[in-house]
Amino acid sequence: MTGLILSHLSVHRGPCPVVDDVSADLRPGEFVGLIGPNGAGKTTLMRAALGLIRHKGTSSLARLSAADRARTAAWLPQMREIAWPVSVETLVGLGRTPHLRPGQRMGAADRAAIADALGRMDLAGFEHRRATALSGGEQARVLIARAVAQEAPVLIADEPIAGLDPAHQITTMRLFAGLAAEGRLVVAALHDLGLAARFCTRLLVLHRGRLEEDGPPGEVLTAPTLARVFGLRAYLADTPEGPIVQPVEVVT
Ligand SMILES: Nc1ncnc2c1ncn2[C@@H]1O[C@H](COP(=O)(O)OP(=O)(O)OP(=O)(O)O)[C@@H](O)[C@H]1O
Repeated sequence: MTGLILSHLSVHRGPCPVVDDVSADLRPGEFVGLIGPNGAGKTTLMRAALGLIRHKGTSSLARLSAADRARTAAWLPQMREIAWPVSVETLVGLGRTPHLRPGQRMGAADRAAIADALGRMDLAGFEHRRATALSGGEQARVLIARAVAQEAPVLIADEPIAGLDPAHQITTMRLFAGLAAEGRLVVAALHDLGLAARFCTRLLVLHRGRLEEDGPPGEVLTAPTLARVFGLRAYLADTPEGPIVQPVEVVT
């Protein structure tokens, strides 16, 4: 299985680095939550890691050819609006494109991957609906299903649970944790610290472009870090169902 090795990765916007010398060795089997306040550099870091924007330093994914990268990594960008009036099944089927030669028709394995992804995202029965005629949260689930159908060893998702109702947030986080447990690497930018704490195996805290913390949620989400990086006071507890992190108040 494939991981992701970032070495001294930096991205400059004008004179300022918005990603500043980030190094990390992300392994298959990990569900990595990328957390940090608005503007911390999460999206920029993921796009650089995928080789979609100019950067300094190296990313093991960015060095692959476009075709190899498409088979290795599924990318779920932040923008969730679907512009094409195609069926849900057709749209999710686009996730299979990296596995098909030009002109090759989909086979049984492709159809099984599409059905599996639809089922996992609670979209059974939506197959023939027009994707543009779904609600915002339903469209978000369709795009997650497309990324899941790709069956890539690495899944990189930018705020995948934004706009989902609480039950679908939990099922999506559980799905990602399950994909990681199967041996894939899942990296997701997240703003919900409570869900990140419960489901991620490892958290990277980005602050002003720098990697400030890297470790298991219980070690990373401490009161001092929450105050310093997020400007938050939170209720923190260990429970039989996992850690609870509930932001309570803004601190200055
Ligand atoms: N195309 C651009 N040109 C100039 N600056 C940019 C550009 N894209 C992003 N930035 C800046 O880079 C910084 C990091 O942005 P980025 O989108 O990576 O943050 P983020 O952590 O993903 O934030 P959010 O949680 O709000 O999505 C921000 O200060 C942003 O204003």
